[in-house]
Amino acid sequence: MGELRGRFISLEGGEGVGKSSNIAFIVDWLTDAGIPFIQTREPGGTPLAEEVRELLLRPRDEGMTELSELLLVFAARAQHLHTKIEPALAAGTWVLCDRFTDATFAYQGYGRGLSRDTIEQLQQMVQGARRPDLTLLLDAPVEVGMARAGERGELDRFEQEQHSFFERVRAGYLALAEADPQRFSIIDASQPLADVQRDIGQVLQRFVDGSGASA
Ligand SMILES: Nc1ncnc2c1ncn2[C@@H]1O[C@H](COP(=O)(O)OP(=O)(O)OP(=O)(O)O)[C@@H](O)[C@H]1O
Ligand SMILES: Cc1cn([C@H]2C[C@H](O)[C@@H](COP(=O)(O)O)O2)c(=O)[nH]c1=O
Repeated sequence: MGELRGRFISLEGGEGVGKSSNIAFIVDWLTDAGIPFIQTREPGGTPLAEEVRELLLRPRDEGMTELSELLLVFAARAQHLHTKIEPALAAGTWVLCDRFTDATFAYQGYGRGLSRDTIEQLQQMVQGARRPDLTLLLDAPVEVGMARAGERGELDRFEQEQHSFFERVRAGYLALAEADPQRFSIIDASQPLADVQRDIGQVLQRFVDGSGASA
């Protein structure tokens, strides 16, 4: 009999690269494959963590310090991980998460300039050894993502950042992926959506085949 352990898939990328569009595709793919899963997101995923998300994303006159931002991100993650993600994985349910801690290294680390060591200390405290089993990184030039995100209208606190911030975030994501090629798959998100989804489908099929789950 196969091992009862859910797999943890995260989806990452800069603003407007198409995470929402492709999450919908992955949801359909996992459903068609007959894999039991939950779909969730960070920051957020539980009522309390969604309140923290709102604090993080809402533009405000009072500046938020980098450390306050980092601690809020991990406060939301602690709640999300312990009340939703871990119980699902323990029950054999797969977890599909729109962003996880790679976003913290990319945004609060590369973007805001907080040290890797500081982030790793919180990562250890909140997550222990928990990491996604597969991370799909949607990568596109910053201009492409911002043009797509801009079409949505009002910008949140992160989307209001300077172009250089998003260049650092993108470079950070690519550095993280390069350092852990076993876990990351980089998807060229500047392609037409159908091609992006073809590539994601191929990665998922390889992952499922290697996981011993049927699909
Ligand atoms: N590969 C693509 N080619 C062209 N347009 C795309 C592509 N992917 C997404 N889009 C369009 O770009 C816009 C932003 O996409 P989407 O909302 O999926 O991005 P996102 O990264 O999930 O942003 P957020 O997480 O903030 O919602 C949407 O209008 C979507 O239809
Ligand atoms: C998990 C996480 C997220 N962020 C930022 C990145 C985005 O700007 C927003 C989330 O919005 P989206 O709908 O996913 O685009 O939050 C962050 O800075 N650090 C994190 O750890």
